[in-house]
Amino acid sequence: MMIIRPIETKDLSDLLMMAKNAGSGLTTLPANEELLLAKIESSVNSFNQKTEESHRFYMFALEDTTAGRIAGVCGIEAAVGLNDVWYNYRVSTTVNASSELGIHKQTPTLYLTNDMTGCSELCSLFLDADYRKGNNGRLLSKCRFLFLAQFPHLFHQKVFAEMRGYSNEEGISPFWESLGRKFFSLDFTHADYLTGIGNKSFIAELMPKYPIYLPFLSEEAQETVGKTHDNTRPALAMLKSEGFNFNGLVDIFDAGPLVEAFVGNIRAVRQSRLVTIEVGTAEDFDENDRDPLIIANTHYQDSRAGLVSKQALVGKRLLINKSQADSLKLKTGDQVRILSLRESTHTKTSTHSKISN
Ligand SMILES: NC(=[NH2+])NCCC[C@H](N)C(=O)O
Repeated sequence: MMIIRPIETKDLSDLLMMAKNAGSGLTTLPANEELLLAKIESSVNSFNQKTEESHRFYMFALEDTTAGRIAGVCGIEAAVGLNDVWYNYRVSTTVNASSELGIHKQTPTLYLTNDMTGCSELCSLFLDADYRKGNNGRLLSKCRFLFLAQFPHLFHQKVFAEMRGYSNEEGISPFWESLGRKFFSLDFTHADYLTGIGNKSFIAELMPKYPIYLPFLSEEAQETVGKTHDNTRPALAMLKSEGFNFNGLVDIFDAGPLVEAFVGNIRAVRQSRLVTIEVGTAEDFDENDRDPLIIANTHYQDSRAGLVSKQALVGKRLLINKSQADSLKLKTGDQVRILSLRESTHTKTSTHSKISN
């Protein structure tokens, strides 16, 4: 059975293996044992309520209970930029106009901002290649919305996700080559890794201080502003279908887009609802069922989520069997939050405000 639960210290070796397989570009999951352990501990302390609410970091693991290993992780940072500084570029417009000469010039301009300070971040999503099938990806990504829906007071009203930016087949980010490299004299992967291990003071020290007129960058770099990496497209499509939108902010290193939503507007949050558990004789979940319900218990420390068949829902009662109840830490009479894994109201929005000179 595939279940979602808070990550534990015993998951370190599985997590390290996954981080190594992920390669570069996943800033929040660097393949560094000490750092991954620190992340796990930070999450464990958060779920144990040993950390102040705004400093909490929640990491959920997707566990294959049959294989006895974790197959993926995802995280929520309660608030970014409160211990250190959170950076983005805002894609703004500079206008120069001369009525005398009849010239009106709009120049896209990047401004360094800390605008997301205090907001909650969806981060660290990674699913092992062997498990990229069936319902796993959606379960892993969407379980976070049920947690947000259950505990909105622990998060900022605005949540966001930074999408990995464009890089070509050789792994080169044209935006980094045209801008970052000139100031940092580092490869993108190295700079990205340094951010991931929490060493961000070099950004303040080396980042260019003045706004950047976009036409001063290479054409290739200009084209990648607000563009995601090919591998990140499915994740972006999912977030858009949940109501996330591009807000004009991009990553300072690779210009990947940032998408945001108000918690109360997220489809999964709005459509999730509470029903009551009844433990009895029910069939185990069929992994081939493509249209299941995600169910999450309403516990904080013992948070669990998994999938059940839609047939399990009878009015306001959800019928599950003993083994499902045990793995989801549920008993008859408990409330659970449910959500259809697949229904979605597609909002057609672009990640890309048009950038032209
Ligand atoms: N791709 C990157 N590592 N970008 C660096 C900045 C990342 C993030 N916005 C922060 O301020 O920590």
